[in-house]
Amino acid sequence: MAYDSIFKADLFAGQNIIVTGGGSGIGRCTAHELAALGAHVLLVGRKADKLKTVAAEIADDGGKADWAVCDIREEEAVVHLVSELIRKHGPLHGLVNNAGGQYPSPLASINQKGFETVLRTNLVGGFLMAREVFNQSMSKHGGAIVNMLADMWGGMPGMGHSGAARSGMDNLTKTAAYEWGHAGVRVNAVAPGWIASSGMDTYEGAFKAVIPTLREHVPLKRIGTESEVSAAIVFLLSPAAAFVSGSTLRIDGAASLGGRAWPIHKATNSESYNGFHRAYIPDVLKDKE
Ligand SMILES: CCCCCCC/C=C/C(=O)SCCNC(=O)CCNC(=O)[C@H](O)C(C)(C)COP(=O)(O)OP(=O)(O)OC[C@H]1O[C@@H](n2cnc3c(N)ncnc32)[C@H](O)[C@@H]1OP(=O)(O)O
Ligand SMILES: NC(=O)C1=CN([C@@H]2O[C@H](COP(=O)(O)OP(=O)(O)OC[C@H]3O[C@@H](n4cnc5c(N)ncnc54)[C@H](OP(=O)(O)O)[C@@H]3O)[C@@H](O)[C@H]2O)C=CC1
Repeated sequence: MAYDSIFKADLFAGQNIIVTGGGSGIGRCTAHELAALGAHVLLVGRKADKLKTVAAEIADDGGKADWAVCDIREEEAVVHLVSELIRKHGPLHGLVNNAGGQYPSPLASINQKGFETVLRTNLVGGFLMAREVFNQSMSKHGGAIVNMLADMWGGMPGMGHSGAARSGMDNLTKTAAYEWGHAGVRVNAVAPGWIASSGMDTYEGAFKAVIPTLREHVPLKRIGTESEVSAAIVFLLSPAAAFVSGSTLRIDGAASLGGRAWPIHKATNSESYNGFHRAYIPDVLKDKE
């Protein structure tokens, strides 16, 4: 009997899939992948020009994409966005909760506004999007959600606000998978490590300085690509992952396994990495090095 693989060009045909942050980086790459596999991609972000450009790129490639502006941190805006997308395009089958970001800073220097901005961007916004997509559409016919985390489990100097938000999103992923499984809704997450992306290019200071040396600290000896993250997102949305829910998939070249080995890195590895580490730890610890 011939083997019938599920990986076909029309894998997502007939599906409406939202990609937040679809105007750049990993979101843009994921939108292209999904459209190439037959999805009707709905791009969401704050900047219309970026979204419009990606929708046009997808159309040029023969794919189907529409876009809508929304700040995912604003509850009313998210409720309205989701109801408008359903009114215009019909039921929602997938959500890639990718929008996010942060600014590197030692914890001691983060003020309340900055902390809340990063939490609202990476946790509250993702919650609002998932809740509305579930309540307004997926609760009736099932679907799949993929949340974007970041590989900061061991704690990460300079990323305290973001790490707190991503850990919250990790837990929310599991609870949503539990609560929404009865409706045929799967909820998973991806946790990328160091990925060369347009977002990474925006960083300054010690974080920027360390980027060229990062590969030394990844067991696979390189940083990842946007398409390597997109591939994992596509897998989690697809029928190949039909029995996968409540999982977080790390895409980091095994970098997170080095968490406990940072003192060894410090003793043996590059000056720039040590400089980065020192830039984000309190002075009191520097004295004890
Ligand atoms: C081994 C594995 C390791 C894993 C590593 C993972 C590494 C992760 C990499 C990435 O995620 S890269 C791609 C993500 N993209 C970005 O981060 C984009 C750049 N960041 C931003 O645009 C912002 O930080 C934001 C929070 C995502 C968006 O901010 P928004 O535009 O809404 O806020 P603002 O109005 O600019 O600021 C509000 C408030 O927030 C504080 N703040 C924001 N930026 C800074 C900053 N650069 N420095 C200090 N404080 C900042 C500040 O309190 C702002 O208030 P005001 O001062 O403006 O009143
Ligand atoms: N690159 C990396 O190494 C890693 C990245 N990540 C995460 O992956 C995701 C994608 O990052 P990447 O592609 O690298 O970076 P980008 O900065 O290119 O992408 C972030 C996207 O999020 C959108 N966005 C940010 N805030 C909001 C908001 N409040 N409402 C709606 N959209 C918003 C931005 O669109 P707009 O400007 O239109 O608002 C932008 O398109 C982020 O969550 C990032 O933190 C995680 C681990 C590692």
